[in-house]
Amino acid sequence: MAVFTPVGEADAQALLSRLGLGALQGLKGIQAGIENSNFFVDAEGGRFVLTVFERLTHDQLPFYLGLMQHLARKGLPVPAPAVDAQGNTLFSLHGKPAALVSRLNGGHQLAPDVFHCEQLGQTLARMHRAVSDFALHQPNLRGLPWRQATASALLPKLSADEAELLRDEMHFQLELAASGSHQELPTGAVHADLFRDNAMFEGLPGREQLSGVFDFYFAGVDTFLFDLAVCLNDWCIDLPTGRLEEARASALVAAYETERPLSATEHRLLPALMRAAALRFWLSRLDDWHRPREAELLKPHDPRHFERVLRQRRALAWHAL
Ligand SMILES: Nc1ncnc2c1ncn2[C@@H]1O[C@H](COP(=O)(O)OP(=O)(O)OP(=O)(O)O)[C@@H](O)[C@H]1O
Ligand SMILES: N[C@@H](CCO)C(=O)O
Repeated sequence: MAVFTPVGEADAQALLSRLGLGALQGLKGIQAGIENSNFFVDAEGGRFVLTVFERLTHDQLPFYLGLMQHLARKGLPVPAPAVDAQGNTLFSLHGKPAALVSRLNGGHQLAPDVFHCEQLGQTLARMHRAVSDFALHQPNLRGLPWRQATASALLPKLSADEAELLRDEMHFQLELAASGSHQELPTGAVHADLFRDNAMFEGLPGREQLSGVFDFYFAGVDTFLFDLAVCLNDWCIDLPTGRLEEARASALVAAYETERPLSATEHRLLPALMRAAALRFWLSRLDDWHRPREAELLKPHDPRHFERVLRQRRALAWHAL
């Protein structure tokens, strides 16, 4: 279960009253997710999701909530944070930061086909275009400095095979980041964790429409290409092997390019960025596996999945920087 902080009806009602959203009609803890405590909140004023943030701080959250607000105002299908009379979107519950955002309709598409990948690709590119005038800045907190620190802490705990892979990939990624080509990649505020379980689809089977994307709490300023690579590594692979499925991958990229064509450098660096994206999630999963939080009641995600994805991407990627 993923309710680390219990929230009662009185807590929820107090927040709804502050936000002018009327009487509470339903409150239910959400089991999915491993980062935060989440609740479905139904009220006179609409259907919402209440999140109590377990690891993120009051300082970090304005960026995430501001990004969701910015994208929602531009018509992108993302949860819109509820705002009080003073313009606040960030509140406190039991001493922890909390926010209420609109609830998306639909459900996850956990076995996406070409049709779903096209919709995701197009929406991702629209998100990338929409942040050109987003004023807040926060780096990707799972970027290179975090990867280096996490790799150093993990290395003594890994098998010889894992350690060799990690050392070699870190070396490659440091070279990549220092290269002139990488430095010319366009950047902006990106989602950075847009896996298939962070999107909703609704409609009849075979004709589902993307109803929205959510969970912006790993967002940060990074290259748009990294964001695209995260999606390709999750939406367009054969899950058991980590192999990239050509039809879904090319459909996702082609749909992306209808909204935001990639430059020649972006095309060239995409395989290397898919390695970066695989490394980022291999590291976070290894970190959760070897250093679980005390209150963690869940089985952490399997790190070996992203080790397989990384090995697959390394077999594909060429090294020209
Ligand atoms: N705005 C939303 N609209 C509809 N459902 C949502 C929304 N936000 C969250 N959910 C539901 O709550 C579940 C848990 O949310 P989420 O995936 O963000 O968990 P988390 O613990 O915050 O993060 P993580 O995915 O990183 O573990 C989702 O799978 C989804 O079903
Ligand atoms: N998407 C991450 C979980 C954190 O959101 C993973 O699959 O490892």
